[in-house]
Amino acid sequence: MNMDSKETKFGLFRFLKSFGYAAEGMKSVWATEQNFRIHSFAGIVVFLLAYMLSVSAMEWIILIILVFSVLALETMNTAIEKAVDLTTEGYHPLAKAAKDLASASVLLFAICTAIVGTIIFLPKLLELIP
Ligand SMILES: Nc1ncnc2c1ncn2[C@@H]1O[C@H](COP(=O)(O)OP(=O)(O)OP(=O)(O)O)[C@@H](O)[C@H]1O
Repeated sequence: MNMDSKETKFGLFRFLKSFGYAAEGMKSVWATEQNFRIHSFAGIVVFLLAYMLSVSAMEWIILIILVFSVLALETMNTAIEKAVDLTTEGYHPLAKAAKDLASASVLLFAICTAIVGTIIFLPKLLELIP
């Protein structure tokens, strides 16, 4: 019985291997992408603020989904950049379009996060003003 058939039989094996590759990807995006680190710290600030302002369970759920979605999109953006670099030599208008579009998707979601964050936090912050 070779490794492959073993893996087919025991899905857990394959699952753990995929998990390892995903962990490698997370290490790589953390090490190489400044934007990912900035967004991670911004996420920690958001969670601290949510704790200090005692947001509701539903608001916690929304904030957690938003923060992790920004990080996931940032990671996907990096994957697209790498794939484009792998297949392109020198300047190419389609390479530019692919990278610009991937960046735009992160920006769009970051704007959505900022708007929702403002809706959740602003009234609570204004209440603190005497
Ligand atoms: N091969 C290419 N052909 C044409 N334009 C490109 C090419 N590579 C990058 N660009 C342009 O340069 C911009 C920056 O691309 P780059 O790969 O340097 O990403 P980056 O600025 O390093 O992003 P990050 O900081 O998130 O890693 C792209 O959005 C695109 O407009």
